[in-house]
Formats: sequence, structure tokens, C-alpha cells
Amino acid sequence: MAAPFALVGVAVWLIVRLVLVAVRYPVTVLASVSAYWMYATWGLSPLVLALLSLVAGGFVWAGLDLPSFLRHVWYRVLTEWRRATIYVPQWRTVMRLSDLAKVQRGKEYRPRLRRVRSEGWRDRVRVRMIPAQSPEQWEARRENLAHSFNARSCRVRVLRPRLLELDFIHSDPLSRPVPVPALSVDESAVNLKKIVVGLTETGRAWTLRLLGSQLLVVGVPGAGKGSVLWSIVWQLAPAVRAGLVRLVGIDPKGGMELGQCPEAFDRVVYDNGPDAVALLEEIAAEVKERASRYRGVRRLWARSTGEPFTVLIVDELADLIAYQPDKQLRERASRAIQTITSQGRAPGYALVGLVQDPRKEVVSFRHLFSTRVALRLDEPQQVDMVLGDGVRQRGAAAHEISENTPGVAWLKTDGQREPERARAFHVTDADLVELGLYFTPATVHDFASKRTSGEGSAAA
Ligand SMILES: Nc1ncnc2c1ncn2[C@@H]1O[C@H](COP(=O)(O)OP(=O)(O)OP(=O)(O)O)[C@@H](O)[C@H]1O
Repeated sequence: MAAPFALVGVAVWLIVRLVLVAVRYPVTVLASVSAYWMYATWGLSPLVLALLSLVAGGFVWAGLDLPSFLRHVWYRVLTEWRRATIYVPQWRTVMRLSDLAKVQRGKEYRPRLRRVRSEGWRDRVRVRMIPAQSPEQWEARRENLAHSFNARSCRVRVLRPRLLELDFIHSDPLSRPVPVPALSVDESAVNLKKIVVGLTETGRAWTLRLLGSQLLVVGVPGAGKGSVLWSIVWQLAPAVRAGLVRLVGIDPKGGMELGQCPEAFDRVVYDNGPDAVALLEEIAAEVKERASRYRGVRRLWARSTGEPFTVLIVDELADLIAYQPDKQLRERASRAIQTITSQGRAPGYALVGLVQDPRKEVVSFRHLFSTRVALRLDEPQQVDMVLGDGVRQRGAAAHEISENTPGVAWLKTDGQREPERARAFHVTDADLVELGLYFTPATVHDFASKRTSGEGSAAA
């Protein structure tokens, strides 16, 4: 009597499995079914002809529009190939050996492999965690997972409770420099909440928020801090020229950095002594004065105030608050910087602080910077010091950024769990000359009068 029920059960199970296979491997299933149908209807030669035409069509498509061919064809094929040859065959063993599967009272609890998507440079693999598991357990095994699945590295993202997405990285999409876009002349296009300073690894624009935010950029010498700094200035240029934004700079390295385009700045000081501290205190006093005027009137600076948004760029913050030998100056600088970072948000003051060496004195200010950018760093501890605890475990390995890719950085914004990897525009010396000319008022030469030019030509 039970036999018909068992048969129905087996049939339903088979159908579910077949549907799952069709959903997980649509290209393979469609290609195999169509090929079989063609072979059965017309025989072998038309099938071979159709296959050759398909391959030729693929080449033409790739030649005409490579990105769309990759997205719609190649990455789908790659997804199915990697799922079938890497993730499915090794999943169970890797889960068991890396202690991510658990056996309880004879029953095995094993994380479930869900959707796989290959994007060429990375595979996105969704995983359903077993009960009582936390993302930190996966983060602690990133290296094991990367090696097990033949990837260069692995990152862990939480999508929703119990659902994770693992990024298995195969190559670096940011290995090539990103050229700066053309200088804009339209100041209304400058969005202070989204200044585009480069490209993220997923191909989107890398944006930084200046309005209502303070920015800390840290990287060893040669990591490309200059490119982040000049990318910001490049994008702000139309607003600076129109008087909407005011740039103020302090370059304790004697003008090595900001001296490359002083025309962009309303005021600039090239040392870390009394002049620099006086400028910081002046800005801090302005912050307090504007804040008291805005109190109860507005919560955030807006263009309609008619007052310029001020961006203070300090090229080596540690020179002011750590290396300055005069204790009094050091303390005055620290107090002023604390005032600007903690109260500057509403009255329209943003501090962009660049640092080579994230020492204790600088890191104690870290919480005042809502956006933190870690370019190449030397040690893993420095990454924690800059981006905060636990961010490196989520994949932000700034100490692993290659020396050959200056400008590549990890970005952590307050309120956003996942760090982002991006590369700043490569602002060359020629670009800085162009930027300088952009700010230099045009010189108007009088046309020589007819008589003078006549004399000139006679003399010639
Ligand atoms: N985004 C970028 N893309 C490509 N190359 C870059 C980028 N940024 C910087 N570089 C190159 O890397 C080198 C070092 O850059 P940069 O001087 O900006 O580093 P830095 O961190 O400011 O160094 P320092 O602390 O010594 O001033 C330069 O040769 C520059 O051309």
C-alpha cells in the first residue's frame, strides 16, 4: 500500500532536483537540450554548423561590445563552470575540515551553498549559515577558504540574518591607473555629499562625502595620498572658482605637496610652526562663531547661506599634533583640530587630514573622522588603528595593497558595516599645471593700436 506513495515521493524529489539543476545551470541545460533536439530532428551536420555559427556570433559580439558580451554570456558560463567544478565538489570537505560544519547527536549541520555568481575578477558565493554560527567565525577562516577554493583572497559580507556572501577574489580590477575626467566648469554639478574621486572595484564611481563629514587619509610614503587629495581639489575646482567653496591648506613639508598648485587655495601655510597653528585657531574660531549664528536656525550648512563651505587640507597631520617639538604649539594645534572636527559639521567646515604614520596621537583623533581612508600600510595593526577594530577581518587588507598600485585604498564610513575598495584618480603633474591655469585669472592683452602695429610691421 505504501509503494504508490513512495513512488510519488521519489517522483516529486526527482522533479525538484531537476528544476534546481535547471535553475542553477540554465546555460548548460538550455544548450544541452537544444543540441539534443537539433541532433534528433536534423542530424549531426546542422548541429555542428549551428555550434560554429554560435561561436562566430560570440566573437563578433565580443568584438563589437566586450562588456555586454562578458556580462550576458561569458560570466554566466564561468559561473556555471566554477560552481560545477570548484564549489560543489569541494564544499562538503572544506566545510568539515575548516570546522564550519558541526555534528550534533549524529546529525550533521552543514552550511548550505546557495547562489554563485562569477564576475571574472571575483566569485560571489552565498551561504546560509547553520544555527548558532556567527559571521566572525567565517571571517576568522577567510584564508583557509580562499586557499581551498583556489582564490587569492576571500571577504565576508553579511546580507541578512544567517545569509552571508563570500567574495572569492581572483584578480585585481584596479590594477590600472584611473585617469582624471575633464575639468568641469559647472559649479552647480559639484555635490558636496558625493565628490567623485576615483573608481571602486565594482566599477562604480568612488565618492567621498565632505558636507557633514571629516576625512582622514592614511598611507605610507608613496601610497598615493596626493592622488586622493588632488582628486578632491580637482572635483571641487568649479565650486572653488565660483566662490562656493573655500580651500585652506597647511603643508608642513614646506610646500612639497600643496605647493604644486597654490592657486587653488584661499590661504596656505607651508610649515608646522606658529603660522600653521595660528591658521588652525583662526579656522576654529570661525567654526565657533558660525556655529553660534546657525544655532536654532539651521542644522547643516547649505549654499543658500551665501557663506562658502570651507575645506581645510592638512597634508601631514602628525607634524602638527605629534612631531612638533614645542609642547604648547602641539597642544594648541590639537585643541583647534578637535574643535574643527567635532563642531565643523553643521557650519560647513570639513577637515581633510593626511597622515603617513598612524601613531597613537593621531589615532586618538580617529573617532572624530567619520570617513577614514587607508591607502597602502605596512602592518595589519596599522589597518586596525586607522579603520577601526574588526574592519580588517571583514576583508579590508590595506597592508596587502601592492606597491605597484598607488592610489588603491580601503574606505570605511561610519554607519556602513562593509568597507569599500577603490582607486583614486591618477592626477599627474600635467593635470596639476592644468588645474593651476584653471584658477589663474585670464590675462587680457590690449590689441595693439593700428598705428603701433603698422610701425611694428614697418620695423619688421
Ligand atoms: N591614483 C594613482 N594612480 C596611479 N599612480 C599613482 C596614483 N597616486 C599616486 N601615484 C603614483 O605613485 C607615486 C607616489 O604618489 P604620491 O606622491 O601621491 O604618494 P604619497 O602617499 O603622497 O607620498 P608622500 O607621503 O611621500 O607624499 C607617484 O609616482 C604617483 O605618480
